[in-house]
Amino acid sequence: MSSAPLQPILRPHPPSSISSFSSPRRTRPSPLARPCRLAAAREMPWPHVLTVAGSDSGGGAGIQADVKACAALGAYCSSVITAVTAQNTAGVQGVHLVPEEFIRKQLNSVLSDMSVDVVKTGMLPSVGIVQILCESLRKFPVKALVVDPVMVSTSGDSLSDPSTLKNYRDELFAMADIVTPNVKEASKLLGGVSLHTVSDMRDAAASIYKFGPRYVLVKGGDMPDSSEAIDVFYDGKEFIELRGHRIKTRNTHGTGCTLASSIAAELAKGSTMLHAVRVAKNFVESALDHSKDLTIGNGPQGPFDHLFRLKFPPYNIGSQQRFNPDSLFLYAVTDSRMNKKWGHSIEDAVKAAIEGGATIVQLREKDVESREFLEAAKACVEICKSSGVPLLINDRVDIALACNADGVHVGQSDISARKVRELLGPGKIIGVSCKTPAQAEQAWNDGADYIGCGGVFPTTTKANNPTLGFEGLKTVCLASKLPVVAIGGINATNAGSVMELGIPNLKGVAVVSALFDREHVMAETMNLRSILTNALCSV
Ligand SMILES: Cc1ncc(COP(=O)(O)OP(=O)(O)O)c(N)n1
Ligand SMILES: Cc1ncsc1CCOP(=O)(O)O
Ligand SMILES: [Mg+2]
Repeated sequence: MSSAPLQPILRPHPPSSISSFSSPRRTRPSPLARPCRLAAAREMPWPHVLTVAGSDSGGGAGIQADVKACAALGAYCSSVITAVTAQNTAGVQGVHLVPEEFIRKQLNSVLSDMSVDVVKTGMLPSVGIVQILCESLRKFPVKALVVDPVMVSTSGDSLSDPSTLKNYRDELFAMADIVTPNVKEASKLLGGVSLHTVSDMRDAAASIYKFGPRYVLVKGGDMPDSSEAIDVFYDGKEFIELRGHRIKTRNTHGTGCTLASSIAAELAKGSTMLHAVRVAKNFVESALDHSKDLTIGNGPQGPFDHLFRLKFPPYNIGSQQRFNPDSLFLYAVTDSRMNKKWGHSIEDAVKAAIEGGATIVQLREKDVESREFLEAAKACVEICKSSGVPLLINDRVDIALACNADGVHVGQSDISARKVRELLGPGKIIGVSCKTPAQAEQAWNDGADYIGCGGVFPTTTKANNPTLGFEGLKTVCLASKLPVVAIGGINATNAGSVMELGIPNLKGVAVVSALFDREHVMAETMNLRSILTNALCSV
């Protein structure tokens, strides 16, 4: 087997990726753009959100919420303060506007010096402030602009001059990547139309889209009489209803600011827009759930705890690198029985698979004691980290947390992906095994990053695993909003035919025995990778 450099993966990134947003000033190289065998120095990106918003003296909303949400999601947050409010859990007692020229000065200070990835706006209380912001963004372009059209506080107090409505719509929305009104704000932006149903929210999203943003999210959290919190996401073509649980609590002050700054943080980390919105919605729901019984202040609406995850040691935000679906290309899944048979340690097997060009690794160790598994997992985390290859753990969330792996893969009879997401946080990769469209839909709703679909071919590696064939695989891929990796009986003879199916969201193959039930793991992996690359080139 020759040791020529491995082919880079040819499949382009998804078209809706953040990298397609306006004028990126910095581009981060994909870890897959260089041969996997080279242990490259890992860059340490610090995703940066600038919030342009008002200060809330009560600490629950505005700048204070934005800084906490970004911190919780692993982004740096700088701030330009547009107004100082005197505010508590009873409402807004006063608003003091920061002079416009001083807002310009703050914007200039931050944008001229720091590499801001995403700007998020909140309270923009005058026409002049909106104009100054637009001028600054033209002078210092950023990757994305998230506009939360704050006009009225949750307590019902006005936070912007009514004359700003027009220049919000005409100037700012045209520059925005996403606008996130709640139903009251959407109604105001559209001249007072009443919104009572999800269908009304769709119409509102389509009307607001016409003002120029790339995406619109109309939030239905304020809609009465529903056990669900339904938001409508619109990209100009398709409406997607995002359903969450409505948490019964008084502590909802700052949810709008938090959602928008969480979207901004995820975009700054490199997520696509839809993924960023889903992570943000899950984050707000979890924060409300964990804070529902907290009490601060005596008024009707209290703040919630953005940093609730710090109460769950050993919570760790992780690598902060967003999941790249292309990493599913050649997915190596280990097996302790096979390693033992060939006298390979888990570490040596993983090293060899990476040397051979595996793009992601899963430790699937069914017969190893927990302590031994954890020690091996820690060593594999280091091996994978130094090669820029993500490492996932099969089934065992405890092991993944303890070794700070990049994620977990679960099946239909394991802990639910929703629970795993809650335990691991937003920065980790979660995969779910799915055999049906309904399971794929559930995985998406639960916040998974990809699905594994199979067995595509008969396998002896997993007992009692029905074979789906190409038809079953195609049906699941077609229904899945998530990227898919095929698994089950895949080897050097049939891997090409899987990739040649040319299914857009089928990103690669996951393989156990064809790599690990072999003496020469590296050579087998190189061979399979070159077969996959050739197959990809031919579609
Ligand atoms: C990538 C990938 N896809 C599917 C599976 C199977 O997971 P599961 O159904 O939980 O079965 P076990 O692997 O736990 O036996 C997988 N592991 N990886
Ligand atoms: C874990 C798993 N899940 C579905 S099939 C399978 C086994 C895949 O192993 P192999 O690649 O040896 O067929
Ligand atoms: Mg499992």
